[in-house]
Amino acid sequence: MARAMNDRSRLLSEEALTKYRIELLVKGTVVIAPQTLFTQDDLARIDQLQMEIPEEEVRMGDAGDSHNVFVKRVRVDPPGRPPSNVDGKAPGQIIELLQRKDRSLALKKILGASSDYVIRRCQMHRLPPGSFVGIHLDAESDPDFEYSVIVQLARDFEGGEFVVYPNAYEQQVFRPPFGAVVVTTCRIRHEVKPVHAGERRSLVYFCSKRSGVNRRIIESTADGL
Ligand SMILES: O=C(O)CCC(=O)C(=O)O
Ligand SMILES: [Fe+2]
Repeated sequence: MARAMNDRSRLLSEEALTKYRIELLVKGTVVIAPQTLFTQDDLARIDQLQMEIPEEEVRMGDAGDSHNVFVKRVRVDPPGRPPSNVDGKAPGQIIELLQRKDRSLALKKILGASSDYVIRRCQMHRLPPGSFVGIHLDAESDPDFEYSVIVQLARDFEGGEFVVYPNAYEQQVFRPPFGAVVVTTCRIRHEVKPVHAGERRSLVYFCSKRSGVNRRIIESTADGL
C-alpha cells in the first residue's frame, strides 16, 4: 500500500510538474523522466496492444520531407476531417490508456493548459538500422498541433538521436532512456537521426486544444508520415 502511494505521488508531484513546465516554456522541449507519466505496467500494456495493429512503411512526410520508418497508426487526423481512432480494439484501448485521468492531469500541467487537450493523432514508430525521420515541422501536418508527446519504448539501440533546431544556429540533441517521454512544441523543426544498431521504437501523439476538423490546406496528394 505504502509503495503504491509512493508511485502515485511520483506521478503527480507538483514540484516536478512545475519544473518540467518551466523547461518546456523556456526551451521548447523537455524530457520527462521514466516512471513519471508511464509506469512499467503501462509500457508493457502498450507493447502488448500494439502487436495487433498492422504496420506500414513510410518514406515521405506530409510536407514532402523524407523519412524511412515503419508506422502503426492508432489515431489519424486527415485534412478536412475530424480526428478518429483507427478501426479495431487496440487503437481505442491505447488512446484510453493515454487519456487516463492522472496522466492527462499531469500532462495538462506540464503543457500549462487552462482547458483540456485532445489527442488529434497518435502512432507508433519502429526504426531498425538505417531508418530515420527527416527534418520536419509537426504543425505542417495540422496547424492546430501544439505539442507532440513521444514515449520511448526501446532500450538497446545506437544512433536514433532526437534533434531539435530552435533556430538557424542552435541544435539540441536528446538521447532519452527507455520509459522517458519527450514533449516538444510542434513549431520547432526536428528530426530523428539514423539508427545504427538495434531498434528504436516510440509512441508519438500530438495534442491540441481544438477537436474539430484538421484545418490543413492540402497542397499535394502524397500520403504523409
Ligand atoms: O518517433 C519519434 O521519436 C518522433 C518522430 C517525429 O518527430 C514525429 O512523428 O513527428
Ligand atoms: Fe515530429
